[in-house]
Amino acid sequence: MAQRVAVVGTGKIGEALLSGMIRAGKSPDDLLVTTRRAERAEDLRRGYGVEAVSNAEAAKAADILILTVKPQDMGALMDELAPHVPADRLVVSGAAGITTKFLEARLAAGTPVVRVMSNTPVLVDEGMSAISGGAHATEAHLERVEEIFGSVGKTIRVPEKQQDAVTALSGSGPAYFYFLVEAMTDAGILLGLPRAAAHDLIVQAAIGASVMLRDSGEHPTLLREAVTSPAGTTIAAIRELENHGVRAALLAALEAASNRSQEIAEGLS
Ligand SMILES: NC(=O)C1=CN([C@@H]2O[C@H](COP(=O)(O)OP(=O)(O)OC[C@H]3O[C@@H](n4cnc5c(N)ncnc54)[C@H](OP(=O)(O)O)[C@@H]3O)[C@@H](O)[C@H]2O)C=CC1
Ligand SMILES: O=C(O)[C@@H]1CCC=N1
Repeated sequence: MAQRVAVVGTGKIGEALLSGMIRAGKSPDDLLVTTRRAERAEDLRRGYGVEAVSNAEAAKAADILILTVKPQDMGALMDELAPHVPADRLVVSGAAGITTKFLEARLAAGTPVVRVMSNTPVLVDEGMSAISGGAHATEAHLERVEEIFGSVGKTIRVPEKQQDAVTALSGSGPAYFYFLVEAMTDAGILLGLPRAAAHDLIVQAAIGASVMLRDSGEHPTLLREAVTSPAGTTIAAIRELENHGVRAALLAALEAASNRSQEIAEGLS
């Protein structure tokens, strides 16, 4: 019999996962969602043909519970949910900074827990999801989680101690690229291009560069060198990037993101 999956706290990431599982062939009859607001539940019912239930009902009815609330809401959610979760359920958390220990401490002894850090490109089936098993998660549990998150992109297994770094890199990563695109679009405006043209030019450059990074098998340094002509335009720009410490800024930025992920965990434990 097909396993029933409940998405608990169906916001942006939860809805992306829900739509991915349906696109991958899972029947809406085998999916449940929970929400905080009735109108959100109604939207999901109408949009995907799934049943919206209470957190307690989801805990009882689903084989796999995927928790996609914000880290700050996880304590309250667990107070409500945990008493209803039988110990044979698989509990999956997609929240930044929430450790498997935090969840295990609130669930019945022996409950399998898996932690996942995903990212918003799950919306276009290009997500990157890093998976770590808790104390009671078996190979079969990890494979089930890989199957679900594999329906919306790539997956990788990492030791849980690396999850703060993963969060800083691929979890938040899309935001850094959007930030760069915003800044480079402004640079196009500064150089006299219309905004729409500047946007289209840099977005297509980003897509082309991303596909080459993924498909060429070349190291990023070689790809960059292929663009950088002697005494040309690119090296003039790169000198300014180095003068302004962009490489150092990225190292500091990702360290700050990783530290913040750790702080969230410490603040909630
Ligand atoms: N956004 C991102 O890029 C990424 C996010 N994450 C993680 O994913 C998680 C979700 O993020 P995101 O989707 O952006 O957040 P959202 O706020 O979009 O989604 C969370 C949803 O949970 C609902 N909710 C909160 N408490 C409860 C409850 N007790 N019962 C039922 N529903 C509840 C919220 O309801 P309401 O609408 O009423 O607030 C909201 O719809 C976070 O933990 C985040 O760390 C991970 C990787 C990337
Ligand atoms: O900003 C955040 O906290 C979440 C986690 C990773 C991406 N967004």
